Amino acid sequence: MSQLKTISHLDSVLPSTPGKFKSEKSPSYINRLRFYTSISKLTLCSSFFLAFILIYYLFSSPSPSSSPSSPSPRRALGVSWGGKEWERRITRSTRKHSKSGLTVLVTGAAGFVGTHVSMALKRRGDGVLGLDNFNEYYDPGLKRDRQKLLERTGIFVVEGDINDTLLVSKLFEVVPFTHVMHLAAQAGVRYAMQNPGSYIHSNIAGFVNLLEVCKLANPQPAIVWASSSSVYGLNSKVPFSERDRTDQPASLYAATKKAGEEIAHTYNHIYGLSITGLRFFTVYGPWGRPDMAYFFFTKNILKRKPITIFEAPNHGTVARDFTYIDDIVKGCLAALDTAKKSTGSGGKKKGNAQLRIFNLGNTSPVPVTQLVRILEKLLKVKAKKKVLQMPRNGDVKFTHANISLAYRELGYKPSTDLETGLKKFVRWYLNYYPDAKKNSW
Ligand SMILES: O=C(O)[C@H]1O[C@H](OP(=O)(O)OP(=O)(O)OC[C@H]2O[C@@H](n3ccc(=O)[nH]c3=O)[C@H](O)[C@@H]2O)[C@H](O)[C@@H](O)[C@@H]1O
Repeated sequence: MSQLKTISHLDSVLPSTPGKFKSEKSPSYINRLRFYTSISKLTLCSSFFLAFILIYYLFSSPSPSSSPSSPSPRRALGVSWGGKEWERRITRSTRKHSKSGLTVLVTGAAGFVGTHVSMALKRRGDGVLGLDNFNEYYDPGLKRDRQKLLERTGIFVVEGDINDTLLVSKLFEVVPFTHVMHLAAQAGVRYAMQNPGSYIHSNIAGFVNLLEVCKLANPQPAIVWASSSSVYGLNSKVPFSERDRTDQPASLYAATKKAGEEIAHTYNHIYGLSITGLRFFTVYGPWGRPDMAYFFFTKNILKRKPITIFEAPNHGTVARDFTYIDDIVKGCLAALDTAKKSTGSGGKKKGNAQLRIFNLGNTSPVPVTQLVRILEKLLKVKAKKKVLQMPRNGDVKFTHANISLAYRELGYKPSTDLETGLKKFVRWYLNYYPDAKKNSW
């Protein structure tokens, strides 16, 4: 029926094309007729093909109207989830081992910070469920190894995307999470110029989707999420305090994190969600991210490959307030522990809710040249250095956190200096990549 419609539709449309087919009895009429007959055949085939794709899509992905409580596994965004065993694993993973424990959904659990935070929560007796889409921004093998680590600790990591409304709603249907530690994001400052869409997808659309599900949950969870020091952008007042301006982002990444902070305000204001944003300052350590400078400098120094060190105009120093992962984990846990309950339920606000933002930095910026000197010492290899003026691709010259607010409210007190932290990172790196060791000594 629909094919017939398509053909008749095509017939009625084609002859009306302006400037053509005025005289149907012209000598080329027969050729045109053959031409249109073959177009009709082509259209018929295309219609079959489209109908096939549509049927396949309808039967292979969950439809928004179907019940999310179906016990059979579903497929969405190329990943299957659901079913009794899947739900059992979720329940087991979120079982608390202390009465006062939290029940936390950790998004981005197979990421660097996500893995460390999930383990710390589980170790102290909280119920933890991970969610991660295992994307290929950097080596997914590393993410899978982190997942194994989590599984050994009793944490199940659900494979899926924060943009998948049905999946995230389903998780809340299975478990009444008291807290969400939202760490899933498209990270990296410079990559935003290559793939801007992925920042919008994860940091904006994904965040909104998660908040939409949280707002409807009953009870609503309290949310702690990762913002970034990059929101300070071109701000030149140091150290950066939470009250300083953040309206001059230098990268799309920073702009999406800043947008996240504004979006958090909206959901807090309208729906009574308790939301705490944490501005992380260049977090480093074991199981870190291979796209970060300390990580790929280590790799390249060991391989005797050149590394590029950026400098500011007029040979100015580029520096970062590098913050060790264990300090960040303490800050995250303290933020979860001090988060007040959301006030709304089922999408309705019942009163004002907590809205906070904290710097989590180290308060001692170190020049990138010094980072390289420490790595050379630890790796016992001289780096092949190329010094280049910092390209205009989103980088800022320096970051420096004022952490007095986090100290006051969270008891946050970083205690690892860069050399101590890098020593732990290098030990892990050489252990994780044993072949790198062969080149080094
Ligand atoms: O704190 C933050 O908000 C951000 O920290 C890092 O961003 P960034 O500080 O730029 O970290 P790296 O990419 O590891 O760069 C560290 C330093 O090395 C420098 N660098 C980087 C790359 C390079 O080839 N050479 C070089 O000198 C950069 O200019 C920067 O000063 C993370 O990548 C972001 O995801 C995070 O949000």
